[in-house]
This record gives sequence, C-alpha cells and structure tokens, in this order.
Amino acid sequence: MGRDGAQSDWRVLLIDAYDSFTCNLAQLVRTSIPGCAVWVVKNDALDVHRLHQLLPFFDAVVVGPGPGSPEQAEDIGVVPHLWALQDSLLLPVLGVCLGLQSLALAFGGSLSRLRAPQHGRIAPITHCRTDLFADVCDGALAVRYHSLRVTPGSLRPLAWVHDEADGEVLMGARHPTKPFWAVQYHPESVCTSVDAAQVVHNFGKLAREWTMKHPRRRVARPPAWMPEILDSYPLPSQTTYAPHHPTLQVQTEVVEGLHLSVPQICALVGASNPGDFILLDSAAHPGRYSIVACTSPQTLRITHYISDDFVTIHVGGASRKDQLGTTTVWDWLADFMRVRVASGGLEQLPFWGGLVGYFSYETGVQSLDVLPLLDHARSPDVNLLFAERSIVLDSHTGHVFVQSIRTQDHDWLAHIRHALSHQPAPEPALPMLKGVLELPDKRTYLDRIRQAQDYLAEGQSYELCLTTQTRLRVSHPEPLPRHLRSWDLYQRLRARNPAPYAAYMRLGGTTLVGSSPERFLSWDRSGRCELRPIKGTVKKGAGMTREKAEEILRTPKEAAENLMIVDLIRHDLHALAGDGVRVTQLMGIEEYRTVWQLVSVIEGRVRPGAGFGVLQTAFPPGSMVGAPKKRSVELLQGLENEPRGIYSGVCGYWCAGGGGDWSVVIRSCFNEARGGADAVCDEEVWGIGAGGAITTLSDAEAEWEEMVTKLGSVISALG
Ligand SMILES: C=C(O[C@@H]1C=C(C(=O)O)C=C[C@H]1O)C(=O)O
Ligand SMILES: NC(=O)CC[C@H](N)C(=O)O
Repeated sequence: MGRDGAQSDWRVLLIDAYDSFTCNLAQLVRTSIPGCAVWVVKNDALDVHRLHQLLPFFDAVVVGPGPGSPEQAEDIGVVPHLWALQDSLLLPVLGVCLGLQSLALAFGGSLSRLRAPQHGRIAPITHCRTDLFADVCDGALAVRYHSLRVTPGSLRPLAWVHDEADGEVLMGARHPTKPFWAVQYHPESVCTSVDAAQVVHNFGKLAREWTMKHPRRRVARPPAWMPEILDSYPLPSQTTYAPHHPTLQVQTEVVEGLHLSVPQICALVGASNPGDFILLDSAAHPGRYSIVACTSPQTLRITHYISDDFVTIHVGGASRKDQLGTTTVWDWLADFMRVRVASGGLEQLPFWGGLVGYFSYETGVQSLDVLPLLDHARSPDVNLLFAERSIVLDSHTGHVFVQSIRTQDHDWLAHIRHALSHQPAPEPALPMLKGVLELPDKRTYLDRIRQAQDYLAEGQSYELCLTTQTRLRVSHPEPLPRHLRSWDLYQRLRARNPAPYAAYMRLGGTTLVGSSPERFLSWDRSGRCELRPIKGTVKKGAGMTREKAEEILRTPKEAAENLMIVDLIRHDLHALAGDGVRVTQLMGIEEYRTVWQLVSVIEGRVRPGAGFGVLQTAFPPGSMVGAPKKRSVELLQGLENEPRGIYSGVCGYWCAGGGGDWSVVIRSCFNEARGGADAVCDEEVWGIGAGGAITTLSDAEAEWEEMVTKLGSVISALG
C-alpha cells in the first residue's frame, strides 16, 4: 500500500525478466508515482490465463529490462500477451529496454544488433518534450544497457540518441492509441539524470489520465494464488532471523600499550600450533580492526557441501550430522544464531564472538537456482567456526581486546592477557618455497574472452566477470607440518600485498591465505549495510603515477564496468532495504600495493538482525559475476567449465552481537589437504583464482594481462 492517503492504492505490477536492476526500477516507480505500491513477478511465473486473472487487481504494468531477446519466448515470457489485451482488460504499460523492444516487435518494428553495444554507457537524449517526456530537458543523460535496437514500426517515436557507429537509435516511443509507453534506456540507473527519470512520474500521470477516460473493472482482492508467485517490493527476506534474548555475556579485557603486530599476537595464541585457526586481518587502509578467532577442543565447526542435505557439526575429534530437511543451510545458520545472542561487549568493537569462516561461490550459485558445477575433491562449501573466544586489535589505537562469550571464562582471559604481555621471540622465516606454476592456457582464455564478448553482443549479458584457476605445485626440501608452511606463507603475503580484508584460515583440511581488497557486505548492530564493489584495475609499476592511473580509470570503459556493478549492488540492497539506498562513493580511486582500483560504496538500512538476509540475497558478489546476475552466472559456468570453489565466495563473520562483515575472496590461494591442515607433507598444490570483467570494449590481450597482474599479487608471496 502506498503512503499518501486518497491515492494510496494505485497498484503497479512489475514484470521482471530476471534482470539485476529490477528492484532499482521498483524503487523508482514507488517513489516517482505518488501513492503507488509495487508487486514484482517473474515473466515466466504465470501464463496468459493467470495474467488475465491478475490484471484487474492492478492499475498499471511495468515491463522490466532483461537479458536475451524479445524474440525468444524463454527470455520474454508472458509479456507479449500484454500487447494483445482485449479492451476490457487493457491497462497502461510502461516498457523498459527489453520491454520497449517487445512492444516495438508487437507493432511492426524490427529488431537488429547494434554495431556498438551500449552497456553502462551514458548518452544525452533528444526527445519530443511532451507526453512521456514532458518537463524533461533536452540532452538529459540516460544510462543504456542494450545490444539490440528496434525500429518503431507503428509506434510513435518520442526520443532518440545519436550514436557514432549506429546513427539514430530509438530511445522512447508510445502506441498511437493504446496506453503503451516505453523507453530503451534505464531510468533507474544511478547515473541517469533526475530529468530522464522523470518519465516514470510522467507515466503515472498519463496512466491515470487514460484510466479516467477509460474506466475498467478493477477488483479489490487479488486471486488467492497471487502470494505464491508475486512479491511486494521491498521483497521479504528469504531467511527469517528473529534473535532470542541475549544469553551470552561478553567478557572483555582491554590491554593497552603492547605495541604488538597482528602476526605477533597470532603467534602468541596458536597460529603456529596445529588445529583450526582464523585471522581476519585489516592489514591496510580502510580496514581498522583485526580479529583472531581462538579455538579450543570445545569449539564448534560447521561444514556443509551443497550437494548434501545435511550440515555437519564438528567438535573435538567428533562430528554429527544434522539433516536440513526442507530448510536451506542459510535457515539452519539463522536458527543456530537465533539462540546464540550476545550482549555486554564494547560498543565500538565490531566483533564480540560468533560465526567466522567462508561460503564458496557455488553456495551463491545454488541460491540463484542455477545448477552449480561441482568438483569431487573440493573443500566444504560452507565452513564456519563458532568463535567464543577472540582477540581484536584496533590498528588506530594499538589497543588489544581479549573477549570471551563462554561463561566464567576469566581464567582464559587472564591467561591470554598474561601471554600478550610477554613478547614472543620472532619466528624464524622458513625458506622461500619454489613452485611450479601451472598457468591457464592463454589461447583458451583469449577464446573465452571472445566468446564472452559474443554473448554481450547478442544481449545475453551486459558484463561478464570471467575468471580462471591457476595451480602452484610446491615441493618442500624438508617435510614440515602444513600449518607452519601456510602460516609462513600468510605472513609473506601480508608483507608483500597488505590488504584491508586479508585473511588466514585453517578450517579442518582447508587452508585459505588471502589478501582481498574488496569488502562484499558489512552490517552493523543497527542494521546499516555497506557494500564496496571494485571494478576497474590498473597495474602499478614504473611510471604509473596516480594521475596516469586516474586517466585510465576515468575512461568510459572503466566507468561503465563500475557503474554496471553499482547498479546491480543497488538492486541487491534495495531488495531488502527498500528505499533509502544511497551511493556514498561513486568510483573513487584507491591505491593498493600492486594495483589501483576503482571502488564504489553503496549504503542502506535494514532492520537490526536482517543483515544475514542481505548476505544471502546479494550472494554471489555481483562484482565477481557481472549483470544480469543469473544469466551471467549461467554463461560463466559454460565458459569456465570448472567450479570456482572458495575463490569468488565470501569470508568474514556474523557476530553474535548483531553485526557482520564479509569480503570477496580474491587475491587469495587455497589448499585442501585430506590428512588435515596440519599434516606433514612434502608437496602441496595451491589453487589461485583470478579474472576480470569483460565488456564489449575489452581488449582480450589487456584482459589476459590484468588477470596475470591479479595473480601476481598472490604469486609474489608464494615464491
Ligand atoms: C576477478 C577478480 O577481481 C574482480 C574484478 C575486478 C575488475 O574487473 O577490475 C576488480 C575486483 C574484483 O571484483 C580477481 O581479483 O580475481
Ligand atoms: N537492458 C535490457 O533490457 C537489454 C535488452 C536486450 N537484452 C539487449 O541487450 O538489447
């Protein structure tokens, strides 16, 4: 229901073609048309019969954008039936992008490919200044996401752009008599000017005027089946998490004036001992707090393989299975955390204790309803510790906080406090590892880039983040337990490529050594969410100054890459946060040890406790996939032909005090050891994933170089 009294029941049906900007459009519609409420339905969730039953409940329809072509039945779904409605069911429709293309085809227009596809590109539009474009100034800026174009057929053209390669391209049209309007550009993009987005408000006005003149049967109640296939916007969270009253009391010891480094603290609390260990390390700006999860034989570890219907809980040397039944692993984790709620920690600390670990990329693929690629020898897809004891280091003040949420844990706190005040002897560095690098085949990678560009030219996707896996085979001159090797490796990586979301994890047989610059999602105890996608990479090196990097990163190609992901992330956050999502940094240039990156920041608010629901909804990270997300994931699976595993997944924590922080697992290497992460071995194989966003403007050689540069940030530590 809308918000302003008399007109509050104006209902819009938004038909979604599996796009990744749909919730941005829902938000724009809801805020631009006074008193309107928006429901979202997938274009293949209903047939023509149900469509006809549904329409009398609605006042207008918006046909959203999407991948593919309006000529393909599986891409466009039920939409063409709208253009053929009989008068008694007829109602106003606004088509966007794929929506305009479908409308034009229905009324004699023809479809062809653009010579120069326009994805995330901004163009000034010329228009008729009336009708849908009333009060829109000439030259208003519009963001475009299309490879296909249409001729208007019997539609009345309302707006155009002039492209260098393609000449005049239709940007807006209406049917001469029926209440059908459409635009080719995306009014909901963050870089479309306010003016150009005014068309949605105008549509609301025109639609009301038309309805006054053409009264139709309108019903107050929807069909009983409607809730099965429609969601009101904002969408409901898939995970229902309602925390119980706090039962865990946080005990904290503050230790000041120690001047210990993060590796020194880790060495004191067990990084060089066998067993599970986790460090989430803010090793560079803008990170601040580093978190060490301290384990003991009572520590619970939870693992799950997405091909299984159970979760395994490991404790001490034992394990038990818990069947998932009809729930998902996400619900299981929400249930687990519901009864583990902590209070009494220091407000300024983001973490008091809670789940720490990772989710694989394929976990996200599965929640998109895409069949994931699976590898038999893989690491668990979900691998999390419930850390009751932790140490947090504030890099700004140097203060160290020792925390426990176990009852009566004063002895442990005192013990750690005591241990911290005794400086550890520096650990001798191990000899550098010499490994054999199995680089991916360059020709295959270049072919995949070209294939990806073909998909983009066909309109199947707007941007594809193509990745590949490299393996490093290391043989050791003398056998040593794995955990000593990996801890040494982490320290080298930390020194050579310090990163704000660095991580070192030993979880059962799985080891992750990471130096990610990218935060996926954080949420605080009040529900404020922040996402920090990166898109746009420039290698540092001789002569590469900030000015030069800026010159490269400010080109339309890099800006488009970043903008597409910003719009996608806005959608992911709008889904649960509703209105009020803001882009607080658009394409800021950030410096890292080996690269310059273009970084955007998107913020919004959900109710306290709903952050985990955002993690589930927004996963896998848009920056690792491209847009639209679902179709891009499918295409990438076809191109890459092997699972990504932990790479491209997320690692971080969900605090029992309410907050969470998860980074994108990139610039990292992994290893899975059957005998356990601390087994003695004389050879090991590390996997490293790397890749980059492919657009129609990408140069295949340059993309290969970018992938190798990203790989290099990890390889340098491996020797
Ligand atoms: C794919 C990777 O990085 C992703 C791709 C980026 C890009 O295309 O510029 C930047 C950061 C990441 O989102 C990687 O590091 O392997
Ligand atoms: N954004 C869209 O709706 C894109 C429509 C179509 N897939 C194209 O590329 O032209």
